Amino acid sequence: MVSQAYLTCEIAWPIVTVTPLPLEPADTPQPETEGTAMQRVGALVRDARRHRGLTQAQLAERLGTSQSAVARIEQGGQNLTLDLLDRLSQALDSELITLGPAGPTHLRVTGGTPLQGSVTVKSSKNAAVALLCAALLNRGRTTLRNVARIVEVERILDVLRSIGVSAVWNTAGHDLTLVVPDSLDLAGIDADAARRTRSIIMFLGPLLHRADSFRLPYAGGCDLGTRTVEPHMIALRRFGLEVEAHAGEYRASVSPPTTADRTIVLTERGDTVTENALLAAARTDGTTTIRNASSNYMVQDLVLYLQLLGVDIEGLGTTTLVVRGRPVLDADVDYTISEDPVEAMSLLTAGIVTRSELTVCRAPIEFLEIELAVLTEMGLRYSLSPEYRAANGHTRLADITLEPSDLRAPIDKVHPMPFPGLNIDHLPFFAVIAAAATGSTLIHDWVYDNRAIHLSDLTRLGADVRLLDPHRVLVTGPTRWRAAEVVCPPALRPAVCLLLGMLAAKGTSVLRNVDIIARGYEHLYERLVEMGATIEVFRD
Ligand SMILES: CC(=O)N[C@H]1[C@@H](OP(=O)(O)OP(=O)(O)OC[C@H]2O[C@@H](n3ccc(=O)[nH]c3=O)[C@H](O)[C@@H]2O)O[C@H](CO)[C@@H](O)[C@@H]1O
Ligand SMILES: C=C(OP(=O)(O)O)C(=O)O
Repeated sequence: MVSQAYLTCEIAWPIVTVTPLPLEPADTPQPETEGTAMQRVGALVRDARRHRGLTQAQLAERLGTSQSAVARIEQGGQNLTLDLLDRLSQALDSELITLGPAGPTHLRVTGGTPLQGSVTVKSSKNAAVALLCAALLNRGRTTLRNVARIVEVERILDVLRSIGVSAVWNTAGHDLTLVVPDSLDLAGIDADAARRTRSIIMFLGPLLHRADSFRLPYAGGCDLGTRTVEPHMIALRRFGLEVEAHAGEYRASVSPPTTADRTIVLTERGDTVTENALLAAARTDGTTTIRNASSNYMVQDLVLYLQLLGVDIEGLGTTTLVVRGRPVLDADVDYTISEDPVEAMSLLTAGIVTRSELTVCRAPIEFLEIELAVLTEMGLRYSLSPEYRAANGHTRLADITLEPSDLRAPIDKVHPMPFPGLNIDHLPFFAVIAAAATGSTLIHDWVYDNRAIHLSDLTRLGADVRLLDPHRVLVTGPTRWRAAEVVCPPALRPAVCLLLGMLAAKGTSVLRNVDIIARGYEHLYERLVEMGATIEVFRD
């Protein structure tokens, strides 16, 4: 029987660690643990396939092979190459087999050398999670293209699958097809996956159309201090949703909205609260006007998707959205998620602090304009390609080529504002850039209670970062970066900032417990290595 401990199979190569599958109910057949190594791996493939509810023929289709080949694999009669194991893991949406021992991942970074060449920005985490939640509205088939393969996406997928949604990656692994069943198994929700992401809060908007009462685990996420969910509750009350928070879960009850039309003034111009209001409005009869709406990139992606579904929405890119809802949304739609501004900002920062000549391709320029204006004032030299559109036909993209530049501190403080201001998720990167600039930069994070604190870890790499209070840091440069061993803070962007500081520091640094980075970045280390960075991934 499979235990929650890791199983180790000795087969043709050094050590293969098999990730445990969730425990099966007592009456389901348990995997073989005896027999040859190939039979044991075959049994694991079979159990993972059954766990995903796939037939051998369906798995074969995902692998691009025959049903008899799958049968052979499961019986242990097929020699498995690493490539085939990788494809099996992708087809089964579970990292079935990984090389090397399990445990937290660390990086050994040898820095101090410029990067070179070009790198292409991937699609955004924040749009992906919103669109995955939005797919719950659709009776038809939703295909999301260019989805980033990141842990945050996998967490939402685990939750969706646990309530009965079918979510299948194509063989290349970046397009995802979702089909929502007529009835959802809300009692079977994967509470563990749900609690690890804040985005679960965006289930409220779609689910109020699906059940009169339901429960959701509390939303989690990075440790950035308290993040209120009250604006979500205030907005969704207008659609008849009442939520009581009790014993680690939200208990929701739904009654029909009392008016045909409604105007909702959001108390905060938050991204996910705007998305939740849109998700609720999309299938609510009548007209919903959302004022003080976020017009940020993930909201724009969501509006474009909902428009494809047939929802009439005015005001894309503005702070007033007018939604004429349709109680039934039933369309087979394909939507390509747009490029991630935060990834682009991370890659630009990598180039800036390593004084590199580097091109960041497919940067969503509209969501980087203030950032580039501030960087220009700081002395950054760069050139832009002519603009072009993302695959969604809307988002403006450009390739940004950096030149090695001597930076100076900006005269004014750097602070975020809702879009079209400087993105709060870009603020941590300004701390690393300010450390490379001459002079003192005041960085004011009024948004998060706890994120600026994590930036003081940059002092370990030689930066002069003074925490004036929990919201303000004073960074004085230029820094003589030095290599160091640092443990990742429990926050995604500050963790990446440490990695970027290490790329700037001569010598070999160690960044410990980097698993949090996989929550929002796909193949970040491999891509940096392709640009000339020296990064080795290791485990204890
Ligand atoms: C999945 C997703 O899309 N996550 C993004 C989203 O999270 P999300 O929409 O969840 O952001 P929050 O609701 O946590 O807002 C961030 C913080 O800002 C405060 N606040 C926000 C807006 C406002 O007008 N006034 C105000 O005070 C909130 O109280 C909170 O403390 O938006 C954040 C702010 O852009 C980004 O950092 C997150 O990456
Ligand atoms: C704060 C972030 O995201 P989330 O809302 O998923 O915690 C982020 O992307 O930096």
